[in-house]
Parts: sequence; structure tokens; C-alpha cells
Amino acid sequence: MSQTVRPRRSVLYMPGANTRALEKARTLPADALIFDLEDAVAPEAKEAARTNVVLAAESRAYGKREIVIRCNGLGTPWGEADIAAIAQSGADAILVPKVESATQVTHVVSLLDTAGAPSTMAVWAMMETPKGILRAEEIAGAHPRLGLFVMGTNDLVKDMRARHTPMRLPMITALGIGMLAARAHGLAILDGVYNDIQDSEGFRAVCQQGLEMGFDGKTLIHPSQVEPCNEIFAPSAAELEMAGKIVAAFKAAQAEGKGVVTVDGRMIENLHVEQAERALALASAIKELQAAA
Ligand SMILES: CC(C)(COP(=O)(O)OP(=O)(O)OC[C@H]1O[C@@H](n2cnc3c(N)ncnc32)[C@H](O)[C@@H]1OP(=O)(O)O)[C@@H](O)C(=O)NCCC(=O)NCCSC(=O)C[C@H](O)C(=O)O
Ligand SMILES: [Mg+2]
Repeated sequence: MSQTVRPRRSVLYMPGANTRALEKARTLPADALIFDLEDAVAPEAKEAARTNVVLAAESRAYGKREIVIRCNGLGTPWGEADIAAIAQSGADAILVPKVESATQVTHVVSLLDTAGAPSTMAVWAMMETPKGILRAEEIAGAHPRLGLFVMGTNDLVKDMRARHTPMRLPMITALGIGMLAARAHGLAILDGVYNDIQDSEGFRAVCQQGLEMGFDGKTLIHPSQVEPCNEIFAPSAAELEMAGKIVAAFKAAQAEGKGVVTVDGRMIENLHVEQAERALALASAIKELQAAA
């Protein structure tokens, strides 16, 4: 089985009002970029930020990196104008903050259609409120254009009146619900941000935790987080070696009419072959993205 996989190991946010960051992102090895119009932009800078991010997306100066623009919420004075501008920007996706219902997703899709967005423009949803988490399954199945969930752990901590802790015990339920809902509907899913830019050890530990939970990658706030995140979310050399062995051994077993085999003492069935093929496909997609940078 051949699989198409889009690398989304590292997804870097930047404030739409920060033209230096928008320019610097052209040279950063992040797999995807989120130009933010929402929380990282002050009210008086919203309109200028909208112009900046549309120009940046239109510039096509980011190679094969996926370009995403986060709009303001529909209940704000800027939401609808953001969506109309994003529709025409050539961005790969729009990221909608604080999604709490399936209707919100379908409403954004109809606004994009009215504004003439190409049908290839995906919708990504932020899962970052208690209501959104409790309705995650309904939201995940809202519309075929919805491609991805982004966990918003800062807003969740605020709304839950929880605390940021090293291994995120207060967040585990929400992260798990978001994960299950996303996978049940075939969506990709990204982990939330790590606020302490100076704490590289804590950052690596949380990336590893996100990988083990099944996240496709992590959202980031600073260039220094990109490379460690890329490393942790890429299949390791040992994993790829094992994946190659699994695929070859299973093929040989199938030729002999067997459906199960052992590799290095471990039982291998069809489902392990699927996982191995996915790792190989991701590694080759990463190589392709790096070659285009
Ligand atoms: C956090 C920051 C404000 C720190 O900025 P600064 O002090 O300027 O950082 P440095 O001096 O260390 O920057 C070094 C160079 O890197 C560039 N830079 C910094 N950050 C970015 C970035 N995000 N993208 C691209 N380039 C960046 C600087 O321009 C410097 O470049 P140079 O001139 O060459 O030296 C800042 O990092 C920042 O604004 N980060 C992003 C904040 C953001 O977007 N927040 C919103 C998203 S997070 C969120 O909302 C989560 C979610 O909704 C939730 O609820 O959880
Ligand atoms: Mg948020």
C-alpha cells in the first residue's frame, strides 16, 4: 500500500503584525507556518496585520512549507473580513480559533465559498475551550474540508483554571479526547505550544510526550524550537531500518502464504506493515520537503 503523508512535525506561529518574523520564516526549516491574526495581534494592529499576512501568503516566498492563516473569531469585529481576505490569499488553510460546534465549521466553509476561496483551501480548527473539547467528535466530522485539529493548551489551561505542569497531567484528558476525535474522522492533529523558550530540556520532553500520544507534530512559538521538534517527530534511523525489515519480511511471508511473521523476535502482522509503510512514506516526504527548501 502506498501512502501520501504531509510532514507537519514543526508548525511555527508568528504574529501577523511582526513583519520581521514573517520575513525570517522564509529561511526557517519549519514544515508549516501559521500567520496569526488572533491572540498575538493587538486590536489596533489587526487591519495592518491582515494586509501583511495576505501579502506574505501571496508572495509564494516560503517554498513548499504549508501556509496557514489564523483568523479572528466570528464573534469579533474582524472575523468576517479576515475570512474574506484569507479566501483570496492563496494560503493552504485557514485556522479557526476556539471552535465549539460543527455549525461553526460549516459556517466558515460557506463564508470561504462566498468569498471565492479555492476548494483546495483546507479548514483547521483550534480545540481550546472546554465546550469545544466536549464536542470534539461532532466537530471532527463537521465537513470534508476540515483537515486538522490544533490543540490550544494555553486557552485550555486558562478556561479550566488549571496549571502548566512539566508532564501536563491536567491536559491529558483534553489532549486524549482531541486525539481520539481527530483520528476517528481521519484528521491530522497538532500538539499545543510550549511557552518557556529558554527551557530546551522541558521542551524536548513534552515533544516526546506528544509523539508518544500520536500527534503529527507540535505548534511552536520561536525559531529555536523548530530543529529539536523536527528531530523528535521524524522517524529515527533505527525505526526506518526496522520498517524496511518489516516490509521485506512480510512480503516474503505473504509469498509463502503466511499472514504473520517474526522480525528480530517480534510478531509482525499486517497492521505493523501499515505502520512501517507510513514511517517510510513520512521519511521520504520529509526528504522531499528539505530538498525543496
Ligand atoms: C515570544 C516572542 C515574542 C519572542 O520574541 P523575541 O524576543 O523577538 O525573540 P528573539 O529575540 O529570541 O528572536 C530571535 C529572532 O527570531 C525571530 N523570531 C522570533 N520569534 C519568531 C517567530 N515566531 N517566527 C519567526 N521569527 C521569529 C526574531 O524576529 C529574531 O530575528 P532576527 O531579527 O533575525 O534576530 C516571539 O518569538 C513571538 O512572537 N512568538 C510567536 C507568538 C505567537 O504567535 N503567539 C500566538 C500563537 S500561540 C497561541 O496562541 C496558542 C493557542 O492559541 C493556545 O491557546 O494555546
Ligand atoms: Mg488560543
